[in-house]
Amino acid sequence: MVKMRVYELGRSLGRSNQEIMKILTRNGIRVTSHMSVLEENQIEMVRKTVEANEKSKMENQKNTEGEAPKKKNISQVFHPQNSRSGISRPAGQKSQKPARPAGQSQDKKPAGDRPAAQGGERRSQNGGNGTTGSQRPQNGERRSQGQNGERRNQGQNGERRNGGFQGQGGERRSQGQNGERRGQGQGGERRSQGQNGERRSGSFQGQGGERRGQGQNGERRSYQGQGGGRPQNGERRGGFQGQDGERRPQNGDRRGGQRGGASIPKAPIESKPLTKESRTRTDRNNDRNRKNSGEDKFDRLEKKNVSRGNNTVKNQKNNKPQTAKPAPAPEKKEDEIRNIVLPETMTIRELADKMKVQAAAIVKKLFMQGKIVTVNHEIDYETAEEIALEFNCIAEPEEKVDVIAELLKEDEEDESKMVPRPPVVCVMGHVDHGKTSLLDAIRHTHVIAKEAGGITQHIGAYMVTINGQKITFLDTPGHEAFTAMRMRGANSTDIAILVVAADDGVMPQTIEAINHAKAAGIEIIVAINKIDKPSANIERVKQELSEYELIPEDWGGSTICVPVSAHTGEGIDTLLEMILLTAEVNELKANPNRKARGLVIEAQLDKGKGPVATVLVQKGTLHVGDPIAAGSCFGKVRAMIDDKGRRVKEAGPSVPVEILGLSDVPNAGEIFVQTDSEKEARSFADTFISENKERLLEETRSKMSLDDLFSQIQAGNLKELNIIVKADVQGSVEAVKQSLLKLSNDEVVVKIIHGGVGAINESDVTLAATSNAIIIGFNVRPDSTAKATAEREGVDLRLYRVIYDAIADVEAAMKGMLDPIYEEKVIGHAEVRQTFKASGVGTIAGSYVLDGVFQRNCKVRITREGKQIYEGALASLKRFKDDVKEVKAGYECGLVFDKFNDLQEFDQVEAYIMVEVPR
Ligand SMILES: Nc1nc2c(ncn2[C@@H]2O[C@H](COP(=O)(O)OP(=O)(O)OP(=O)(O)O)[C@@H](O)[C@H]2O)c(=O)[nH]1
Repeated sequence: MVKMRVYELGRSLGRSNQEIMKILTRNGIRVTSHMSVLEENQIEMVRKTVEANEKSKMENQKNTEGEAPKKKNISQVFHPQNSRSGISRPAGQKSQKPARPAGQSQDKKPAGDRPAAQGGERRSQNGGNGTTGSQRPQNGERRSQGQNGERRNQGQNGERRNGGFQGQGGERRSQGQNGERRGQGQGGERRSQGQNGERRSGSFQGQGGERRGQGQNGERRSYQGQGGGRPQNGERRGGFQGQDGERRPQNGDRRGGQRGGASIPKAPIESKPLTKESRTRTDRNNDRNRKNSGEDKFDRLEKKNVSRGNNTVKNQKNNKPQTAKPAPAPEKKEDEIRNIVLPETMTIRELADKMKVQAAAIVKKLFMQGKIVTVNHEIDYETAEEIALEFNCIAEPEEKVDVIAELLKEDEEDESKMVPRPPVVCVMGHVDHGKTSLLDAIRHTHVIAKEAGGITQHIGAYMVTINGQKITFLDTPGHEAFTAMRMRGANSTDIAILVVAADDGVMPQTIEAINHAKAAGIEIIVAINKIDKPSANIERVKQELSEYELIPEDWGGSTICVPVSAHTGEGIDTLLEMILLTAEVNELKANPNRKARGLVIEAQLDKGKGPVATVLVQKGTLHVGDPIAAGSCFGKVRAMIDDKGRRVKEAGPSVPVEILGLSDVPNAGEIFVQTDSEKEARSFADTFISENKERLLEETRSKMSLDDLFSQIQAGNLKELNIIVKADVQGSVEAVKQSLLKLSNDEVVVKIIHGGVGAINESDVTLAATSNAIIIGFNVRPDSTAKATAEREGVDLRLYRVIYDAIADVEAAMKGMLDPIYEEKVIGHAEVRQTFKASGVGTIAGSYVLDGVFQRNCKVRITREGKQIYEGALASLKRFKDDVKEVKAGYECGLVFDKFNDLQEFDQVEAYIMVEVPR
């Protein structure tokens, strides 16, 4: 029997002494050193143990490889076309290849090591298989080999040998076939890759690794994976790149690997999913880029992405085009700058339509700016212009064609046909400076006696003859409420007589009159009135006038100043002469032989006569029977009455007449025109009505859209006072309207919702009831139905004969609407003289009222040595034991304060109340 020393045995088994000694110890054999001598049975036991260990190692290896094969089986199932190869491979390759891929896959990148290690082993295997390796290219054979488990190794090796890049290529090709099988491909391909990977690993490890990676990772990623591997193998890849590159794209997935082999021929099949191809292209590009920047990390990331699924890739691809598409679109838009025409007001929707964008886009934009609007939100031109700019639109304001102005437009007159005409003069001035008295003196009439309240309330027109020459006077009121009417008067007249009382001088409305006359570009003749009064001071008036650029002639200026007295008649003739002189200088002319045209000075509804209008003919001659149109009214002149109440048949330039025959009451200040026929007059009126409606609608709309107004009303900061004005003549309606509108302030807005001539009727009351308005009747009365309706509906209906009263009442109404203002009012002081404590009550301050009075429920402030220690309500006020309403100065009282008991003697108590302050 052979005996051996431990070290000898170790050497023969290729094991270390220590290992042998361990085995011996484990089996209960005691050895002291490597020089110990072992019996034959002991040697045999060690040998067997070593062999057993070897075997178990090998098995372990096989087992780890064996996991993959299962997958391969599955893959084969998917590849019906490749069934044969599938079957053959499955047997051999599957088990082997899968195993590798599996191993590799896990290690993919790290694979670098493993492959190396494996490669080393395998290579040794390959060595034997080498030849077979070459056969593999012929897939059929391989398959047959593949069936042999060992061959698998060979298969792998074969490939490796090919490492034989060709070998790999061969495999790939076979895979390529598989590629068609793609379905199966996954498994097959992977394997192939896997195989390649490993085999290559020897020489090409890097590549192999990559491929495996690909196989495992999915198609494209797999490429990336390969890419990643390649970087390591850099050069080799170079060698294979061409092939690999192609394959990869084809492979898309793991199949890619297979496809790669078959890639070229099979490409079309693989390319079925066009997107994949495109992706692969992009992937390649990516790969290149990555390679350029040498990114292993990137590859890893990519692999991760791959594992998430192809969708990621798809999405990426999809994203790219998506982002690309939108980009050019806006660019185009940006380039397009459009011009749009916008009205004064419009809704967001209308603006969007004009700009050809979605209304929602504007709403969104404004929302981003913190403005919350809807598509129906009204905006003004300025706002719209700003918004439009943001959408590359340049806005221009809409030019409104004034149809009425066009209608009233006139051609130049032929100078040769014009003849001198009487001057039209208006009388202006401050209140009570004597306008009416002056006119009265001129006309020798007593108009003043007829006026309610002694104030001129509407324009009167009179013609006077002085030395055979005529002058037309318009008596305009001096009160500021009649500003509008005065404007019309100034605009329709040639000369303004500015009445200034010598005893009063230039007053606010005198200045206003001066400004109006200057604005109208008419001559001003100053009548310094009331010179009969002892307090009259003509020089002072002249002095004041000169401050307003009215320098009297005798002061070296050009303004004619005539001292007059309406009472004594002094200076009246001089004034008239001056008027005629000025008219002569101005060469006032008109053509009397043409169709008449002029102004409505005022109009009213007469119970017997119907609508009556006082008109001033400015051009041509108006005859009875002429068809005329004035604003929304039209008709035929039925009769004409002059300023002295006489019926006349015609009226030439500068002649004021009262006309009958109109369809309705025209507005004061309206231009009247004579037409060829009544039909024409009617169509003129119709145009006017429709235009006016439009204008009214627009006005209403724009008012409604005034953000400030609306928001303030909503916030309760602003209240509206709706008023309906009815008066006997149009001029008064205007006057009342103007005065009332001026009462508007920051907190209350006066709104005249309706104004008209005539008695207050049921429709006025109904309107007032529905719009919560009050009705102001000026020199008119409600008819019986209206009165009853007003009572039933609770409508506030007020009647006036003097404008001041109306204004005063409305002012009061407005004050009632205003939120009251409270202010603190100190009512008395007291001093604490003694303090008592009472259970359930607290501290009672026995005090002495120093001044004023202390009232029950008043408020108090308590100060001690100048410092306030309490402010609050007085809880109780007593005289002895009785509660009292008040305690006056000089009396003692008991005070209890609300939740305050820290009282001391000589504390000072101040009592105050909150009172409403009248506005
Ligand atoms: N002493 C004197 N008083 C005059 C003269 N002219 C007018 N008055 C008085 O002044 C007051 C006002 O006269 P009006 O003619 O009503 O004055 P008005 O400018 O027409 O007034 P309104 O119609 O309210 O704008 C009346 O009491 C007149 O009697 C004058 O020449 N001398």
